[in-house]
Amino acid sequence: MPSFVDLRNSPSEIRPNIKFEQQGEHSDSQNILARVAFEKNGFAPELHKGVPTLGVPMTTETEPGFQEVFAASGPVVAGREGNLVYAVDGRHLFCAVQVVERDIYRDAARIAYDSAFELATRLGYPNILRMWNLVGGIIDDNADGVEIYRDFCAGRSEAFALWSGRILHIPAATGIGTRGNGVYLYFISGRADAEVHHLENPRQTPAYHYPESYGPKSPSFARATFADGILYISGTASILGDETVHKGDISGQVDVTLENIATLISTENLGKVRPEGGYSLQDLDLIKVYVSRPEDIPYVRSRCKEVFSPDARVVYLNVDICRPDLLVEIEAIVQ
Ligand SMILES: C=C(O[C@@H]1C=C(C(=O)O)C=C[C@H]1O)C(=O)O
Repeated sequence: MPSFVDLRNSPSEIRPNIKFEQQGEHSDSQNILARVAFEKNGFAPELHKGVPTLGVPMTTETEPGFQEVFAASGPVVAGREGNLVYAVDGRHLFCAVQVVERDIYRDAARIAYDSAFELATRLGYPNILRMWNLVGGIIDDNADGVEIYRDFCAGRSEAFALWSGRILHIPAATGIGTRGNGVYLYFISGRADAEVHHLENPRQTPAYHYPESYGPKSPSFARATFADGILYISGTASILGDETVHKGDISGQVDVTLENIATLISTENLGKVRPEGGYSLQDLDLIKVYVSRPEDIPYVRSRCKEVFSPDARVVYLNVDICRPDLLVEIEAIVQ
């Protein structure tokens, strides 16, 4: 199952699930389901010593690279089918695919998801838990003058529609810019009988109900997924209802983003599916903070230091966010 460990901060702690590792550190590959290297240049998904590995162009010289490591909970079988690289461990599937740079993404995004969903259902892991969509040039226009994020969302939405009923639900996700080109997407999914709950946020319109003014097909994601005791919090930004609030104001956007997460994980909301109740911001871990203007990073970092636990593993990435008016976005896991 996924977890993150940042060996920069806690060298002795390697829990199961997802971890953050410093670039160059390598866990015993026997226990690894997959690795995502956050680095300057990126590389296509491949099997590296039998482990699905991809490089995503997300860091700069000023932020050190790190790896997101998905630990396995059983013996791993890994493989490659066409453009897909994947691994299963009896409980989870990890799958990654790259869509290389092109004029228009809609068809290629649909095909990439379609083939990934076909694999997931065939292997018996149709319960998608968490997806990451890293979209180069996310707020630039494609060859038709359509914003690349909207272009991508249209293809993704078509794939979910095609697989409706077989891919069980729309999960937590992140859709974010990169410092490179093309789209990298990866996800983890569970067995059909896994206990999985997808959550919405009472302060926000469900993304799949966003009005058409945000694009021809609305984004396909839930605000959080709670599965096997792990809470996956989607990329969350300064959006109330469907509208960006505090345009141009980093301090206001950080406040609303944190309030949105606090409400999402509160006992009132998460407690509907988690008998023990909710969480607070102090419980968040494996936090990725996306900041679109580099000059805002010191401020955002200082705010995050105040609100998150000193033990939380946090990384900061200077990339574009899916709307030009969003300055900050935060995702996290509680496990
Ligand atoms: C910030 C938002 O959306 C972003 C885009 C997502 C996607 O398209 O998968 C998921 C979460 C966020 O990364 C939002 O609409 O609130």
